Amino acid sequence: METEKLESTLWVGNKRYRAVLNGWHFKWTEVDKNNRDKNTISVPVSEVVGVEEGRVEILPQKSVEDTDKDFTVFYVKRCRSGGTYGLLWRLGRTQFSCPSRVLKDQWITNLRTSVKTHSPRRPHRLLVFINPFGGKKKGRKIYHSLVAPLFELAGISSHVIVTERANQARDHLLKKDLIGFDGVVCVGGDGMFSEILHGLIGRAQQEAGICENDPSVTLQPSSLHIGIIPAGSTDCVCYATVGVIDPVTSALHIVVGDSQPLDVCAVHQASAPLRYSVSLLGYGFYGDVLAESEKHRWMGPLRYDFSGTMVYLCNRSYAGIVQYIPADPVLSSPRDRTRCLSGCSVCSRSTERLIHHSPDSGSSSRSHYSHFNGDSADEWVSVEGRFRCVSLTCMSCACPRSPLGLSPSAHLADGTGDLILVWDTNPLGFLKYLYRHTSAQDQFDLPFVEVHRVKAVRFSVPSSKEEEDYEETGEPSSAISEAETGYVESASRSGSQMHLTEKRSGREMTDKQKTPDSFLCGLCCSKSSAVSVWNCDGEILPITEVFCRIHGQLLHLYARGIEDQALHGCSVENEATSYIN
Ligand SMILES: Nc1ncnc2c1ncn2[C@@H]1O[C@H](COP(=O)(O)OP(=O)(O)OP(=O)(O)O)[C@@H](O)[C@H]1O
Repeated sequence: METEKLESTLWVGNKRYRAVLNGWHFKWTEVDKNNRDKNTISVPVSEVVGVEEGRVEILPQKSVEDTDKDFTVFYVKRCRSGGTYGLLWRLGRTQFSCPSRVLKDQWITNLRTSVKTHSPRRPHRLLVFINPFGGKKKGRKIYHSLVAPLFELAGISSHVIVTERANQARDHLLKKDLIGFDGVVCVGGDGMFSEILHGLIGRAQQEAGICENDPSVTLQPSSLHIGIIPAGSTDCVCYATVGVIDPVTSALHIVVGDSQPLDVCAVHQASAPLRYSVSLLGYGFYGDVLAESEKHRWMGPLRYDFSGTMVYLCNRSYAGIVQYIPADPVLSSPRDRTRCLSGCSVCSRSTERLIHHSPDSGSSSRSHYSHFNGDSADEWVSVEGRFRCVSLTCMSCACPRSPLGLSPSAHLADGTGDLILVWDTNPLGFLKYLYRHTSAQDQFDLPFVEVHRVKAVRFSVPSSKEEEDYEETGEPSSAISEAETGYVESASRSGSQMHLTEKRSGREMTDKQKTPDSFLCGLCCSKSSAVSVWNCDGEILPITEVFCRIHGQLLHLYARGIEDQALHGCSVENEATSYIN
């Protein structure tokens, strides 16, 4: 399809403009002004949402004034969003008048052709799931008043399902005919997104004849994109991939067919079904907070603050053995102070590497197979001790409360996760760690915290014999670390030793503070458990032993990562209109 260039005089109101369409960009410059640069508006055609005949208005309500010589162009306009990291997208609208009807038709045809040519990945048909009970229960209203008009303008047809029960969306995606759909839209929070993620990944494995429960196989990516319209009480995945929690911004990313690959962590458990995680998999503090918050659902979103405080006061730590396969440190590091932003070079380079190691390449499948079955034992590192929390994140986990997130330099699509080990420490130290998530201070620059970029993780609980040995000697039992796991290397041993030394001093401190700790614990928990649970993207996994493997770029979202405000500084306006109540 050939894109025709076009240039002519057009009018916007009573001002005269020189308009130019050069394939990739549509620009219009006010003719009678001296400073042309300042009076030029330039829109990439890939960000043109629609071109309509006449004088048209879409939001907040549709109106059309049918005139012979006018046409309206809708496009993406960026605005600053007070307090958040990313940029808001709004629907820009300009109504042009032409000297003749023929010229108007030519502009409409050429603009539409350019959009098709330069923005070929736009969806045409979408399957939309709305959770009517997510967040403030505004999912339906958000979709029908803010999102549907944009889809209609862009010529996208959608099949809408308002869910009537939990897991309906997942079951639909696993069993029903999905032919003809380009993507799935999730109107809800992180829990609803997780349902859709499980449905789509499960479906892709079914169709490829892959047994997803086998940790050694490389999973097949889903061919359907996911769009997230935030309408939950926690919308962390949306925030970490778009930079703002805003339905109009997310809808516009869907309309222009943005594509953001996403790593997924497969969490294998011995006696329970496989789970997938894209944001936080956390044991200890984050598991306890989720378990506690479930008891207080009636409080709404406030339950997380309340439960966080209660669990903090309980001052618990848990024994564990953590084993991990480090990622290549040459490619990136969780402490390199970079941010994964739109167009991230680390993720782009990873695309080639991950595609090269695709499931169809027999040799790479076998090499993965040997890693995960322990044949290639030398790559595993093992540490053991008591932890406040053990967290594995596949993204920064940024949210409005913690704008840089749990692991600020984590990447969305580099095939790795960040393993954060917070060793047992005194209550004040742990508070400092938690507080640093809300500020720009480095939360890893603390003696009891370490972070590793990894490809896979195993977590297990030492047997009671090992725990007893540990209590007596302050050292891990060599019987466990070598004979039972078979993976321990000298490098890991030194890491483990280092922390055990620190841990001993930490424990002495805890013992000295026994009275106030027990007092606090007595206030908020009747009995303290020897093990915690896992928090898997906001779902409780009531088990302790897990094997986790990161699958690079297993999913694609209609998003483009967080846009760098500095790059778009000159074209950004302050938010003028808010459509969201
Ligand atoms: N119609 C429904 N009735 C009850 N539960 C539903 C329904 N549809 C979806 N769900 C479930 O509700 C859970 C929470 O949904 P969602 O994430 O949209 O909202 P939320 O307010 O952010 O909740 P949370 O903070 O608990 O994740 C999801 O796990 C989803 O499976």
